[in-house]
Amino acid sequence: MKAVHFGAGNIGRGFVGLLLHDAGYEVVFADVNGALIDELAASDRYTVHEVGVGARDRVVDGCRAVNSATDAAGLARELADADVVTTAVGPNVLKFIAPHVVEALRARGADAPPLAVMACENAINATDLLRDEMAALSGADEWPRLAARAVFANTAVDRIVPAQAADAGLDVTVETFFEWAIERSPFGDTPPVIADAHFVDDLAPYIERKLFTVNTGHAATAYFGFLAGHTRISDALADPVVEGAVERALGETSALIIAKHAFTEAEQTAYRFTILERFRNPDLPDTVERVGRQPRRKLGRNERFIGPAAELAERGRPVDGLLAAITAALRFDVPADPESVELGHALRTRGPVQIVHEVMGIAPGHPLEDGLVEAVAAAASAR
Ligand SMILES: NC(=O)c1ccc[n+]([C@@H]2O[C@H](COP(=O)([O-])OP(=O)(O)OC[C@H]3O[C@@H](n4cnc5c(N)ncnc54)[C@H](O)[C@@H]3O)[C@@H](O)[C@H]2O)c1
Ligand SMILES: O=P(O)(O)OC[C@@H](O)[C@@H](O)[C@H](O)[C@H](O)CO
Repeated sequence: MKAVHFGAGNIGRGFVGLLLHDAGYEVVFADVNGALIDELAASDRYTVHEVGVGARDRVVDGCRAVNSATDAAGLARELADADVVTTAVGPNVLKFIAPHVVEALRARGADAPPLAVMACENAINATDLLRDEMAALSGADEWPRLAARAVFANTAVDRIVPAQAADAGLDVTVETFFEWAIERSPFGDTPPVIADAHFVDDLAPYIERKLFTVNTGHAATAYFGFLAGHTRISDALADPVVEGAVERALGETSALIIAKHAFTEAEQTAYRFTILERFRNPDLPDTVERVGRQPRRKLGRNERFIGPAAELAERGRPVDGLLAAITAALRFDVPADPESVELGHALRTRGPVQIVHEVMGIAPGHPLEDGLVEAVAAAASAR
């Protein structure tokens, strides 16, 4: 069995590549980072170092690497007999992966077993986003023929993999916790065998619980922590002011998760407790800059703040904790982060109403609109 994984970065090596390797797949990493690919190609192995309770080292060996920016022929050869394609490149990069997978499906015989395609990104239904990019490239005439040669399954991935030390080489430091939930129904009776993943009939509860608890809480910790002058996530959460603000936002998203899905209040409380303990892990060198990265993406309509806040407002439920986190996100002033710079420019040159409509995707008259406009105005006067 063979898997081609796009994105040999932190979660690619520290989670997806590891779980596929452990499931018996021959893993081929595809990436546009030439130095990283050269290093992977020169060594067929790396070590995943877990930190925290029950930590152990895990070796990923027998892997190969291909530069997807410069070696189209090599990538096509690897994709030709792949069973699985996965991605961990960031949701905004999926459009650049789409042409490669379209070409792979064009070259794939109609009788070959279908290619399992699973995007492992922090976004609702990321695989559908990739499939839609592919369908648009292919066109209405050809697409049904290509689509029949693949199975597209959405997934939810959870493991904190921080930015790695400059001298770490290919090795990756990760937390011990991990969860990979994959939609079962697209595969019919023959889901791929990935022992450490679990297949679920309905992914929505898992991806929403993950994105609106882990990622809402994580990003809130980063943005409130940044404003309080902290560098590390664990230090930020040790600050009672930050912790209180994060708890308020998570109290609101938890109310939504319980109202929408079959998780009990006790289950959601336990889940929340566990994730805050994960953020507190002092052995995990995670930073507010990494976790807060790309604040514009994180303030998108279906993302970790606006997504749950919009649904809560539609239900007449409180959203003050989330609005405070949104103001903090807009005040994340990190010159090295292009999206932070872009938001700073938007706050100086565009009015709050325009930002709410165009950046956050909230329509005029939506019940969240007035609160959001106030949150944006507060950030504009503070930044
Ligand atoms: N790090 C985590 O804790 C974590 C956990 C769960 C999910 N995720 C998600 O996984 C994705 C990747 O995150 P990460 O932390 O590993 O980021 P990362 O920056 O460490 O890795 C991304 C990799 O994608 C590569 N890449 C960029 N453009 C590419 C292209 N066109 N083709 C092929 N490769 C390309 C980059 O060179 C890089 O190696 C994101 O969607 C993120 O939200 C991350
Ligand atoms: O990857 P992002 O930028 O969407 O979010 C940053 C972190 O919250 C994220 O990478 C978490 O570490 C991860 O989602 C944990 O499963």
